[in-house]
Amino acid sequence: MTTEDSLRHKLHKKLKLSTGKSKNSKEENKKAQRTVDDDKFRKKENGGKRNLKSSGKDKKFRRGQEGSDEEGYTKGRFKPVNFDRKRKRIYTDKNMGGDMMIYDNEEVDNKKALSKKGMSRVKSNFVKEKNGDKSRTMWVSSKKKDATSETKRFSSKIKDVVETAQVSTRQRGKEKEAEKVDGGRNVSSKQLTTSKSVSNNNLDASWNKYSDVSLLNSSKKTVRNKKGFNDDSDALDDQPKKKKRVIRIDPYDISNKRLDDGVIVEESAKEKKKDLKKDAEMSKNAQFRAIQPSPSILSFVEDNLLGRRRLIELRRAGYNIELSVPLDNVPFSASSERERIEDNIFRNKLTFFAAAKVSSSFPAPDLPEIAFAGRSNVGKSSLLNALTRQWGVVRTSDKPGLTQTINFFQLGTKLCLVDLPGYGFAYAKEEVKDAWEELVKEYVSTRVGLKRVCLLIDTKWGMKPRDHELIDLMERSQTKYQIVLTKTDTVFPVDVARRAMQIEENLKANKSIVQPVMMVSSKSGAGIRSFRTVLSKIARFAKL
Ligand SMILES: Nc1nc2c(ncn2[C@@H]2O[C@H](COP(=O)(O)OP(=O)(O)OP(=O)(O)O)[C@@H](O)[C@H]2O)c(=O)[nH]1
Ligand SMILES: [Mg+2]
Repeated sequence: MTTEDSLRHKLHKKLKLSTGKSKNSKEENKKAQRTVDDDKFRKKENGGKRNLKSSGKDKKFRRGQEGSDEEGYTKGRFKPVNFDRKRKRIYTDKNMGGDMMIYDNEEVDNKKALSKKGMSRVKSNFVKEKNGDKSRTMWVSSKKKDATSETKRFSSKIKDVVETAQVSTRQRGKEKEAEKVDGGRNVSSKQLTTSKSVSNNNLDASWNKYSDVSLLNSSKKTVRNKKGFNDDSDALDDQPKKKKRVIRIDPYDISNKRLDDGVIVEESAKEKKKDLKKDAEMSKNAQFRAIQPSPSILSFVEDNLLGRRRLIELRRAGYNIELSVPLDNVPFSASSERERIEDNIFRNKLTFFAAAKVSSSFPAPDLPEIAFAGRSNVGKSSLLNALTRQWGVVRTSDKPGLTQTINFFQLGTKLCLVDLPGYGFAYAKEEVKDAWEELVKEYVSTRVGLKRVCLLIDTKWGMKPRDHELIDLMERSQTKYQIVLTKTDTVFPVDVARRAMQIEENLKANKSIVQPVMMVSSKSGAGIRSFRTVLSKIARFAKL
């Protein structure tokens, strides 16, 4: 016989006893019947099984009945269903597979309190309940004599919250919401297990309190989350969709351009210019490659081993490659012969005797002069050293702009060699460079005794506008000049011939130019002897 059946049996017994004893028996019967009906109704509502958990109304009902029922009970009348005379707790009965049972306090001394497992089962049952399965519910008595009013208030709040949550979940059928509420319960159950060590009286109160708080929090969170979610969705829906701004830029309209655009335009213009320059240069290179040097120039280049040559080639030709300027020697010559310079005039000692920054500083023109002009770093000073074989008399440097004055060197008593400052790029201030250029122009155009200007051109780069400027000046002043290609060892022999041919062709209409174009290398010594021969003729026949 179950507890429910025993209670029902007791009720029926009491009803029978009450008939005929009391004067107001009819009323009392009706009252008792109503209570039974209510109880039955509650049972029906909860799936025909005993409701272990009471709602707030049930509790009130019991409390309302308590006094009268107590009175009625003492008078031998009926006792309402689930009337707790003594505290009852929920414990698991191992023998019944861990199902929850209600025991009186006296009976539970040896019973084991709810374990973690049991609590998890409780939790799962609670979830089931929320999802519509009312087969298992739990009600834990909170009727403690020492229970505070605060606890009661919280517990009633819990029930309200749980009820509202249940209603909302049922109505909406959203499982997620239920889980969130369940999450709150889960926390409370955990807290319950942790507070096992606390005394029994405090246990219920604290559990109720924490559970209240947790449930309230969880419900608040749920509501908040719901609100937030809805708000977000609403906000998303309400937000007006941003229209993409389409900026149409007229490529030809410069007024609307931003600074960045301007920069891009400038850059693109620069790139275009560069491309054009490249094209022009490419076409220049193509033109240069198309030059067919004359057989005389080609034979001269080959005879003097001009251009970039392999050492093995020089060796085969009989030159001693261990010497610093090997091609300035007679092939297969002995060591004694190497010191010999063919032209007597260049056997003389080279001596520096004057330097001029201005035309007034020029020395008296006592000797025929041969000047060496050209762009900075073209190799003027080096050529002077190579011609005289007196290294170190004229200072040289790989840094453009070393020679900054007109330097006069006397070669014996017959000839004067003049080293001019270079023009074009140099590590010097623009004003200083302009001064050099003016001085050079004044010298080549006005100098008395100047028999020849050797205009040095870098074989690799050819003639530049400044070179043409000087040529025009010398043409106007009828100064004799001769083109000398320097650094021939840096390019292929055929390109040396091409450059010589190109310059000859370009300047063949000039009147003051002296042909042929000379080709030298101060490093390898190629063409130096030939150039020396040309210059010694000047000295020989020069008349002041
Ligand atoms: N490979 C090679 N380098 C040379 C030749 N002649 C000169 N050089 C180098 O070119 C650089 C410039 O030589 P310089 O004689 O000082 O030239 P510059 O024309 O007097 O220069 P500025 O005095 O500045 O006008 C030096 O590093 C030389 O070694 C040459 O025939 N072949
Ligand atoms: Mg120099």
